[in-house]
Amino acid sequence: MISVEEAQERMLATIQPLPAITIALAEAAGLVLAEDVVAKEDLPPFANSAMDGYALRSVDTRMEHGRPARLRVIGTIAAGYVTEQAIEPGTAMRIMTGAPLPRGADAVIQIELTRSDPTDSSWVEILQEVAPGNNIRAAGEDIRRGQRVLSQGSEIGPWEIGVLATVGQARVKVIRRPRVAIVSTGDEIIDVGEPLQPGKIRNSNGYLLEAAVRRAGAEPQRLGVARDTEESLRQVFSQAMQHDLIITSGGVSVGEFDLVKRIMNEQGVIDFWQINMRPGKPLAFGRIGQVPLLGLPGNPVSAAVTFELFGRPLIRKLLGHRRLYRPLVEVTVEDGVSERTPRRHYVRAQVRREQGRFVARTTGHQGSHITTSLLNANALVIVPEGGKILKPGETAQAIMLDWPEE
Ligand SMILES: Nc1nc2c(c(=O)[nH]1)N[C@H]1C(S)=C(S)[C@@H](COP(=O)(O)OP(=O)(O)OC[C@H]3O[C@@H](n4cnc5c(N)ncnc54)[C@H](O)[C@@H]3O)O[C@H]1N2
Ligand code: MOO
Repeated sequence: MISVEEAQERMLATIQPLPAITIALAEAAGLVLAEDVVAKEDLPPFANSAMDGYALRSVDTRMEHGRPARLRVIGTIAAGYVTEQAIEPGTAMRIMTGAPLPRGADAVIQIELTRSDPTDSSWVEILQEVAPGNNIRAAGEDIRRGQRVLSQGSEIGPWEIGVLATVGQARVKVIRRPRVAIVSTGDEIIDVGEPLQPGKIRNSNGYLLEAAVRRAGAEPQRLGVARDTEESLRQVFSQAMQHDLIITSGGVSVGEFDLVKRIMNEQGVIDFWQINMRPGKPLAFGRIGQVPLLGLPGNPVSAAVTFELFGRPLIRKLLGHRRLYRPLVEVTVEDGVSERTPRRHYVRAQVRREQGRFVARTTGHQGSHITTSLLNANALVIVPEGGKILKPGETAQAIMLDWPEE
């Protein structure tokens, strides 16, 4: 049995990011940029007003003997329009936020610092002196033409989308989403809509993994359930090989009908099998043909936990992300962990912040068939290998499952 870290490293060493494609900007959220983006224009593209007010010459705002300057108003500039008129000494123009500054003006005074007559718009009094540049947003103040605004490898979130739109990047080059085949195995597995029959159990893993794969940023395709025969598995795998990654659940332990490994050996390779962890010991990783295959154990909790520790980082590497793992924090275990296992134990828990520290409460029975132990769990508390138990009040490391990767 190898350690979780060794297994993760060996797995990721075989994985390269997928090729880049060019897609519409609106589709790019959540993906990784595959090129540097360089601005072709200044932003703002032109000097403009930061306020609704009057464009004027700052020298014209000087007061004489404490009396406000009075300027002739020669027009109005709305945002979106350019005026041919220029500001001459003793004149001003009404200007709106975002409107281009007229020639001759070197400042804007906001409307609140002026006085005018509602019935006569031909003049305005300036109640405060202003300096050159007042309320003017200079061209290129945000972005300079030729400047690299985003680098290859950046994760594209809403804010990056905004900057890409600003610089006119209607299409962007990104690492494409992996297509992931999800295969459930086992004669006992029936679909979710079917009534239970003797000896059967509903396919929870297929649906759980589909949702988890989508949340990791990939495109899942649930290929249904392979029967516990080599023919059935071969048939499903021939379809699965059209994908970038195959994730199976079940059939990787030591039982007579645990055939996934047999087919991996026949049609590809097994890189490793069996990890020093609980749940999830029988995890297998390798390839069918050239397609990586992650063989998760069948027990639902084992499948869920091993997906988080292996499937998600694998998908993130295919997507070109550099940050692959969820963060660890130190937690105080409120209720303790009494089950002993020589393997490293990942205990489902709910972690909350209390008086500046993190406190973990386990989500109940930790058997790998107890699907409800996943509900409300936002963390996996790590109990080190070697049969250690955690007493209430002891500290441990926890993986935060809903914090962004680092
Ligand atoms: N002699 C041994 N037996 C077992 C060992 C072992 O080391 N020696 N390991 C146990 C551990 S740990 C696990 S985990 C399981 C994993 O076995 P498999 O990956 O081969 O999974 P299956 O045997 O096919 O199924 C296990 C369990 O999970 C249920 N299952 C399977 N698929 C689904 C699904 N899609 N949805 C819901 N539930 C599913 C299945 O009915 C079984 O109850 O092996 C132990 N045995
Ligand atoms: O590894 Mo199994 O997943 O302990 O139940």
